[in-house]
Amino acid sequence: MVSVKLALVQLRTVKDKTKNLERARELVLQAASQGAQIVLLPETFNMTYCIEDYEQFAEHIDGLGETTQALSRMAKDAQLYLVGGSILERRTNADNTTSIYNTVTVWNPDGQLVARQSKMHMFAVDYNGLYENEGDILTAGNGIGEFSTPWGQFAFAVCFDCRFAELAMIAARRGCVGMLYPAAFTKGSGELHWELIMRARAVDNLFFVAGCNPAFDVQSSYHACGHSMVIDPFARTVAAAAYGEEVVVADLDLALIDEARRSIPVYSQRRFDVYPDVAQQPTSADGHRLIDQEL
Ligand SMILES: O=C(O)CCC(=O)C(=O)O
Repeated sequence: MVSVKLALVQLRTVKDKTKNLERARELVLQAASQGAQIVLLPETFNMTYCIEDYEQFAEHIDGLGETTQALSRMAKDAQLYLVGGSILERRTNADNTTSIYNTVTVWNPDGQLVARQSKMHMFAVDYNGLYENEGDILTAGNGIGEFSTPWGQFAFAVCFDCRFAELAMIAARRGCVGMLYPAAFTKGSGELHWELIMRARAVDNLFFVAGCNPAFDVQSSYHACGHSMVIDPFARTVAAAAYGEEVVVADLDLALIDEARRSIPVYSQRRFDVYPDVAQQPTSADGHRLIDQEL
């Protein structure tokens, strides 16, 4: 049996970057002591998700900023693959202006950056008293992230991206064993859709899906929904957190992917003679292929 231990660190984030980095480090090391080989942190894990704070928390990744240095050390000290949640990344453009992206970085056990990709779909919401549009401040990425491990290829995308079924389907058809989502899903829309989406992406593709949110904190200006979870290829919940700060560790039995695809063979019955295969080298208007990596 090929299996890998995945941990989700459902961090209780605060408005202090240094405190978030210290706490994340403690919990990543705790996950390692529980046998984790891959760890997933939440979206914007070094701050409390809040559009007004994006400018202040943004940092450069090239040349390593405070957060990426800390992530590199965490991965190395814990000796595991670290999907370092996302951070607000400031990039300098050719004309010397800067843009901000919501970017995931992935680190190997040597502390090297092995993948990096920015959120593709800008969260725009007007629901349950929450109104915001990330597109007012952020620039969107143009691809799905992927990284290799000794246990298989994993793909990743950020929070709202999980609503777009195409990304997970492309990843699955490219041979990934699972899709990982650093997220900061809102409590309101999370109660409606979080679990449904995580399980839907798994059942669509008969592979593993995991999503990691910050803890719900009643004192925070932003109410994240907690309930980070790992779903298996049969769409069963392997492990799930409650609302509070928690480290969830799950064993991914990778043989379940073939078993699910044999048992319920939608994967091989697709009618690409009738409708198109979304994984066939999709190309955006500017000629960028979805599978191109930022790193
Ligand atoms: O899709 C949703 O309902 C929540 C998404 C979200 O919170 C985000 O993208 O940060």
